[in-house]
Amino acid sequence: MLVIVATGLLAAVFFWQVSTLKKSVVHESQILEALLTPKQIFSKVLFSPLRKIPGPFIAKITSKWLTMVDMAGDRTSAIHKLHQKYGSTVRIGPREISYSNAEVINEIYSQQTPYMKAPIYETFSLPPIGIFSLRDKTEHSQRRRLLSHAFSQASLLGTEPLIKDLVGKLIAHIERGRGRPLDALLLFRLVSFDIVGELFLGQSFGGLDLDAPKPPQFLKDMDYQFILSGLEANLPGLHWILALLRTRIPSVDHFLGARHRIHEYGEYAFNQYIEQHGRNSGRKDLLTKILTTKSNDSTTMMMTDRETCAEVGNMVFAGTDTTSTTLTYLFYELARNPSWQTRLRTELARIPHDSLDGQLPNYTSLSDLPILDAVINEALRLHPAAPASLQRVVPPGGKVLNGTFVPEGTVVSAQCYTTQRDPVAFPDPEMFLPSRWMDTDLEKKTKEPSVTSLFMPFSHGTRACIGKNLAMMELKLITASVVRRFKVEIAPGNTEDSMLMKDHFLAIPKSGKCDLIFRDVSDYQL
Ligand code: HEM
Repeated sequence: MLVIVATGLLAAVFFWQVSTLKKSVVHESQILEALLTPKQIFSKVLFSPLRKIPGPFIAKITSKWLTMVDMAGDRTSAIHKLHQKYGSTVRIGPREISYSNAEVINEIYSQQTPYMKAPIYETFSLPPIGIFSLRDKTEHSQRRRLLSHAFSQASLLGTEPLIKDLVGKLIAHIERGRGRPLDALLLFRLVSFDIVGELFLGQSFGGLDLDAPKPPQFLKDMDYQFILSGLEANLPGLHWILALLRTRIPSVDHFLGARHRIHEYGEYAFNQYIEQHGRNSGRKDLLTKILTTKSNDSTTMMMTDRETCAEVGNMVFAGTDTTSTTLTYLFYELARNPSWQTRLRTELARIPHDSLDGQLPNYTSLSDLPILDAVINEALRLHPAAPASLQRVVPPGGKVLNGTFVPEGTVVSAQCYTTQRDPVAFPDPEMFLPSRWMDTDLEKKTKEPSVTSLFMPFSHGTRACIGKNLAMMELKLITASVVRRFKVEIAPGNTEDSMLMKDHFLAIPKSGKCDLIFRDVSDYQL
């Protein structure tokens, strides 16, 4: 009997290990690490070419500590603290280094960079892999060419009526709930989600159509999907056990089914779109732009429908929580800084009446408003929605970075949460100070190369955010429309602590909500 139980236990451990090794992200290095003896660990610390780079001892021998910190949602803040302690170069894993100075940022994230995205990006999506996860330089630049047309300023201007329609629904919601606490994070998630749905699938998800808004299933599935990817990459054994329990426990089955439901919905919505509008309807949304983009050179293959579906899914993911987190923290800071709210409202009151569409300003009227720009920049600086390390791999032959030779294959990165808190480039870095983007002296300073490099909420170079223009359009239209119409204040229970950031690549307040109270602005102030 004992033998049977022992054999069973050994088999379970064996399968656990096999599944860990098979699906692990940093394949070989993790297998080696798991098998290292104390002597080998000792020599790894003493003889590694990275041995002189400062960092916590545990980071020099295992990447698992960072995995655990990451799973707890604390990767970015933990690395930030290490930079505060050790300076601009920190060893955060046996073969991983984080940097925070402009020179290295310019080297890693340049237009001509030979540093490719790290293997972990491949765990973010299922095949066919979309633009965000493509690591091969040629494949990526071909795909980027096919998609970038949809994000041009001219193409985006055509979508303004669709976006404004949804901003109008957001305003109506706030209107109905004014004077009492509203969860701004939920409202901004719903509006950002509906906007990408409208632009990339031809229909909004309808989250703002309900009287009492609640997240649609797709949005919940997106949350599950983030947790699922983390489990698969970092704790494959646990994922394997959940898969075994799937048929017995309906809630586990529902959780694990998220990816399938997202995929199914994407395909269904895409096919319905084609059935309803065809491939060249002239509709002013971005899916039509993508479908009608022609390749200008013979080497670039057009996307198949499956690839287009995958890209649409990418856009829905990449364009929802990034924009909504930025808006949430922006309004949180305006609520905490009423004088900036008043200054912004006064600036917006100068928009001429013929530039208004009902109560909503036209996008072109928002192009030259220094306070609006400064408030948005400062929210992106202090609370970047993608605050985490953007991991890249050192190219063949290795490189010298900050005076130390770094061998090929080492994972290197910078995180904008830290670079945007550089106390020399951004004095009083923890304070919300939009004036740093406005005052004449500072304006000169913000043109300094180091500031331009260190401010990287959308990253830099070839892999910078393709949706930046769309994001800026949404941020401007929503901020201007809401601030013109409502005063905003912090609701009871919303504290500095509840708004502390957790991140799983994208940031979110640790309480998972942000209660704010919106009150009417009387007409004479507009
Ligand atoms: C405030 C809003 C946004 C922020 C802060 C943001 C930030 C970023 C950052 C930092 C990256 C680089 C990621 C990396 O290297 O790992 C990125 C890439 C990307 N973003 Fe955004 N993003 C925002 C909105 C959007 C929107 C609205 C879309 C599209 C609907 C979008 C689509 C993408 C895509 C497809 C990529 C991958 C580009 C490539 O690899 O060529 N983003 N974004």
